[in-house]
Amino acid sequence: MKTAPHCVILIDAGGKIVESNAVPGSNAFQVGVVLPDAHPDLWLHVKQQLSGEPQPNAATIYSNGKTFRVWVTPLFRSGHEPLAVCVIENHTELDQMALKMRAFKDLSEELDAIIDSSDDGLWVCDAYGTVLRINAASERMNMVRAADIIGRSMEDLVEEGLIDRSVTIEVIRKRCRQNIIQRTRSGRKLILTGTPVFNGAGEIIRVVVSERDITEIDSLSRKLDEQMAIKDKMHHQIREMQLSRTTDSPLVARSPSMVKAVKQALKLSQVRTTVLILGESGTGKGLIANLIHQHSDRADKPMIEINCGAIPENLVETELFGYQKGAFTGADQKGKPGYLELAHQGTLFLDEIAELPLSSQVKLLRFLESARVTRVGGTSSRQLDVRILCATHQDLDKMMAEGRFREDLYYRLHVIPIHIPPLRERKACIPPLIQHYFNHFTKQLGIEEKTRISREAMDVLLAYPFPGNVRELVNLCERMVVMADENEIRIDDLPDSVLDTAEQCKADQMVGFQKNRSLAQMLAEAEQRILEQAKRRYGSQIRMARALGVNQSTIARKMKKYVQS
Ligand SMILES: Nc1ncnc2c1ncn2[C@@H]1O[C@H](COP(=O)(O)OP(=O)(O)OP(=O)(O)O)[C@@H](O)[C@H]1O
Repeated sequence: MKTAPHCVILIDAGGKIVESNAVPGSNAFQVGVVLPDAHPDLWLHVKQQLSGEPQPNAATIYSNGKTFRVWVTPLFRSGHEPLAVCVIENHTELDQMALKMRAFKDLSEELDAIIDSSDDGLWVCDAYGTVLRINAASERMNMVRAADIIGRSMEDLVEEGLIDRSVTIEVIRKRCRQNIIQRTRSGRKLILTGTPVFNGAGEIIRVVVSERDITEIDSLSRKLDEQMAIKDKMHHQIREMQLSRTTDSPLVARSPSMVKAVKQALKLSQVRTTVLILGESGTGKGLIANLIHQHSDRADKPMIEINCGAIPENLVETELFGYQKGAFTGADQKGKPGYLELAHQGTLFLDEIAELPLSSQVKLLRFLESARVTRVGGTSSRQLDVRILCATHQDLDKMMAEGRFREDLYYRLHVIPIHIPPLRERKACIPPLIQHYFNHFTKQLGIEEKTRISREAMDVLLAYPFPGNVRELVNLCERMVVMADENEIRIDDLPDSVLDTAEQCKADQMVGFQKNRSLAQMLAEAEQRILEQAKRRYGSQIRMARALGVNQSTIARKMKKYVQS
């Protein structure tokens, strides 16, 4: 009877404790303590029991910040004052525990409500990958019922094909936080983060997995990518149109070498092979590339043209192959598709291919061999359907020998080359080209009468070597149409630089040893040519004589001789 927390006391009718097993020295429930003074609540309960009225004999009493459970049994003896036997149990700790339990239960209910109201999915697994709980969002995303999943191992769920892979298994294996992309059976795309929970001994006790459905975000981001790509393409096309307002005109080919190149291009337009177009600057390589694309079965898809030399070296790779988000500091947050991706199903024309840095040459070769592209900073590759056309005015053989162009790429590109001859080697193309561009510019400038060219002016242009090739001819035609006073272009309408070079070329051809001709004949021809040129340049015989360092009568005599002859 002497052990706490149970205390048994005997109380007389006056409320005094007459017997007690309370621990001696403690200030509660000791013999002699008068209940009405020390414990009024307890006395009230005891008094009710002693009054003989039917009352529940158990009660809870609070005293000095403690909680007691009290059972009172009255003892009625005839001839004696009644006594009460009182059993008191200290419930303070139990009470606190109950309070804690309630708080814990409230917290747990609150947590359940939060977890279940979350739009993000949540899985909790044990250290062996057994599912302990999943929330309502996860049930929806994975189209499962918690009851069918709880207690199952993640390995089984992967095996059954419910999910394609498990982040829980990864977390248990690698013992750290993991992120993965997962595809559900219904085709949804989820992003999962698995976090391990460790005990004090460093052992994994739980894996908590949060999952978010990114199917919509993914498709929106793809749509955004596509929109951006369309925008880029349009920018590109507008720039192209501005740059080459003449490229919409038909391609002129008269000389056999050019006709051969065009026929070759038309033939190649029917197959998917990579084509390398070689030729000096301005010979029409871009036009040939366009011709191939326009006659191919992908003509309704875009042809994207990139001048490899115009892109800064450090940007070439990302421009061509694109980059993944966060690939480098300053990278676009969403990542960016490269030109190869933008040209998907169409044609990519890589002009000035020789300018491609060696590092990008390797990547291009890999693309040509696999048709797959991996964005810079990316880990997965994408299969593409892109036809590649390349062009250069550089001597690739020489560059390869100097180690500036990769041999493997050279042979990969050089399978079918098209050579476009310089304009000076296909003079037959010059008259139709001039006529074509005269028509083009008179129409463009709104000039009513057609522009023609005099025989002499045409002769000069036929002698001119056109170092800038057709591009130079196009510019010259525009200039002539704009500047000419009459509708016929005469020698005087030609720029001095063209006249001088053409004359020089003619002279070079003329002056020189010619088989079966006498020295006198050759000198006479040279003299006649010089006089003709001087006449064109100076007009009057006096000015010609001054320029040639002879007197005017010599000029007059010689002019007469050559006119008569
Ligand atoms: N055969 C042709 N018929 C009509 N126009 C032509 C022809 N060849 C070239 N041109 C015109 O000449 C200009 C230059 O052509 P293009 O840009 O295709 O040359 P390129 O060889 O690609 O030059 P670059 O090496 O500098 O890129 C364009 O305006 C083009 O329309």
